[in-house]
Amino acid sequence: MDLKSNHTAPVLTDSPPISKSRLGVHSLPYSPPGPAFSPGLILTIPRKKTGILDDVRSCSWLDAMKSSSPPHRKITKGVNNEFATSDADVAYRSWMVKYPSALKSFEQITNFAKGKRIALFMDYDGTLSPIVDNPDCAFMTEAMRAAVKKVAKYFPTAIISGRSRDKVYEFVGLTELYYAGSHGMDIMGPVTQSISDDPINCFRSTDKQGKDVNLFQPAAEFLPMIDKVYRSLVESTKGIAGAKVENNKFCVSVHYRNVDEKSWDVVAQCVHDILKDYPRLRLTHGRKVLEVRPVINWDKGKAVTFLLESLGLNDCDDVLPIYVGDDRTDEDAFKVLREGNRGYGILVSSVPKESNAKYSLREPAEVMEFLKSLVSWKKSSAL
Ligand SMILES: O=P(O)(O)OC[C@H]1O[C@H](O[C@H]2O[C@H](CO)[C@@H](O)[C@H](O)[C@H]2O)[C@H](O)[C@@H](O)[C@@H]1O
Repeated sequence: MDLKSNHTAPVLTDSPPISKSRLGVHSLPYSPPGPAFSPGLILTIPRKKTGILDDVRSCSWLDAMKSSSPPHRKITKGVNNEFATSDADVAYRSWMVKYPSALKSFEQITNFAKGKRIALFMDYDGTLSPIVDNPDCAFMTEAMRAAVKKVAKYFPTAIISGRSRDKVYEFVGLTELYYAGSHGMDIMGPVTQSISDDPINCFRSTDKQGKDVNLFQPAAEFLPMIDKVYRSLVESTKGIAGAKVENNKFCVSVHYRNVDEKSWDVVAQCVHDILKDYPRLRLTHGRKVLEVRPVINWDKGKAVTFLLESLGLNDCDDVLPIYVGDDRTDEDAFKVLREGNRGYGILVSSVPKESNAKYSLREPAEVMEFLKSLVSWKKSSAL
């Protein structure tokens, strides 16, 4: 990717408002254009006459909300204390033929990695920490922290999260790795001249240890808008029991995990009513969360490419990037690796899901095993 041209002027995707009829509620007039942005960041906003966002074109918001995080699978035991084979187990096992376990395929992965430098990218929620009801309590275990710390000692490692960068750093607390927040719209990476010459979005800063870093924030101009939308969403959802709005700096999460399913349409309506006035914002779906973000052509996939370039590892035949993630937003990163035929995506999921990943892991505990295996392999191959 030509970062000079691409990250200076991310190209807009479409951002039309969502038709309320898709929500089964009253219909909306077409929204007026939002505030103007400086040239360079925002280009044109192609609008679809349907007035339906990309993500909801093929299915309604509510369907997407219902399917956004399948219930945890219960492992059932039979009378003899043996694991009973349920339909779900059979389905999962046949799904694993297409997405084999990265642990069981470890030798295959490391055979391919021989003579290559692995660069590791990981998502946070659902990958390094288990999914919990309260997003403020998504702590990683000490064992996981130790595993991440160790792996980062041997391989360049970055966490790319939907959370704000500060928040994810607060959870992880390790200085050995790189962090990207807001789905890659807030990257703190090493200082590199080749990517430092975008005066609008990329600037020099210092990290918490006083080390020089590059900050890349392609959606910087959206900050006041996101803040305003955050405050409006807090206000409009305050009457919905269980709803929670999280400010992720360049995007906003509206959680409905703890909202009675009967009220999910009310949550969707609140988000919709606000989004209609902001055509430069769009909606994506996460795990029981609606995510409002700028309509710039930037995602976790672009963040991976950006970080590889920052680390001097892009376009190198001897680099093997591996991305581990559990969410729909991680698919952008899986896709970049798959399409460039350059590395592996590993999907963390305990239920079958279509994915651009090549391998799978069932849960964060398996992610930890995988990280430990990478370290042992690296140590033994250095002997
Ligand atoms: O890219 P990620 O690091 O995976 O962040 C995606 C979202 O993760 C968080 O929400 C999810 O995890 C919560 C804690 O387990 C859970 O309660 C919620 O239902 C999940 O959607 C985070 O709170 C969001 O802001 C992130 O966008």
